[in-house]
Amino acid sequence: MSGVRVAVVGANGRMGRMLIEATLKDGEASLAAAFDRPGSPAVGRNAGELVGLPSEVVVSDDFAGQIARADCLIDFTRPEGTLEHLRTCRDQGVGMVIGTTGFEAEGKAAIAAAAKDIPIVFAPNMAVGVNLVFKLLDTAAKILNQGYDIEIVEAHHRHKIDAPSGTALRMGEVVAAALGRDLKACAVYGREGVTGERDPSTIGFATVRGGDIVGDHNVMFCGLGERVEIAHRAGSRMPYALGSLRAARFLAGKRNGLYDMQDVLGLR
Ligand SMILES: NC(=O)C1=CN([C@@H]2O[C@H](COP(=O)(O)OP(=O)(O)OC[C@H]3O[C@@H](n4cnc5c(N)ncnc54)[C@H](OP(=O)(O)O)[C@@H]3O)[C@@H](O)[C@H]2O)C=CC1
Ligand SMILES: O=C(O)C1=N[C@H](C(=O)O)C[C@H](O)C1
Repeated sequence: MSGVRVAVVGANGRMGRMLIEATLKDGEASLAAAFDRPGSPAVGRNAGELVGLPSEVVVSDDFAGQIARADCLIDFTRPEGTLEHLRTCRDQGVGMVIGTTGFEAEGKAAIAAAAKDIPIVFAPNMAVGVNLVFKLLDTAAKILNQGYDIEIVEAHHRHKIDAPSGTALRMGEVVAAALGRDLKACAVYGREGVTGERDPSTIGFATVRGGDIVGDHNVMFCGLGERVEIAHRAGSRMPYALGSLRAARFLAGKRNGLYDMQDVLGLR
């Protein structure tokens, strides 16, 4: 085995399979372990078989017993699962790349606390293109800082359980920070009925769920006589997986600290 030793949890999920495929195809990183929940049909199966590639790793449900085989866990599961894995990784000194979205403030605080002991990359979107968009949004908001109404529209597949997406929320945070606003105070999540005229200090969010849409995000700066739109559309989950592997490599040799993809990509 060479390079960073990666473990994937949620092996049978949409992102879990993509991460296994990307890791097995990576020339540098190696797949050290794959996990899923007890009772998952993937447990006991060869991880490579899940994605049609050769591998010697068998999907296990013994997370605490086997996670020390890895330098870094890549976790795209659910907040409650990620927070359990976080405790074990902290106990055993294993770094984490966390892609899971939908955390409450307490969950985010637990991740920040664990990052005092282990290195963590925590980001709602690992795709390079989306992280470029975050930078573009900061610039756009600073220039279009008066007379433009900001609306964020996101669309995802029918199986997604959290809304708005973590990415849309981060986009809102970036725009709000650039404008000196507090997103908690100015976000409007959907509209219905007699809403009254639009308050210019608000940032609006709209959510679409359907079919197999991988992930679309569109931020609209709507002025009088012109409109600027900054959009990203994912056609595959592979950019998220490749970004996660970059993040795992970034963590190699780090003792602790909380990072996001802006750090990994050198965009700060
Ligand atoms: N940061 C980024 O770039 C991206 C983030 N995401 C986020 O990643 C997460 C996963 O997305 P996706 O792969 O589509 O989801 P899936 O539902 O396809 O996969 C989730 C996996 O996690 C497992 N799981 C669910 N709950 C738990 C738990 N409590 N403990 C342990 N394992 C659990 C599931 O097991 P089981 O089948 O048994 O339920 C499944 O294997 C979401 O939060 C999504 O928003 C997605 C894409 C990109
Ligand atoms: O659940 C998904 O699929 C995705 N989730 C992330 C989010 O909530 O922003 C990232 C990406 O949009 C795909």
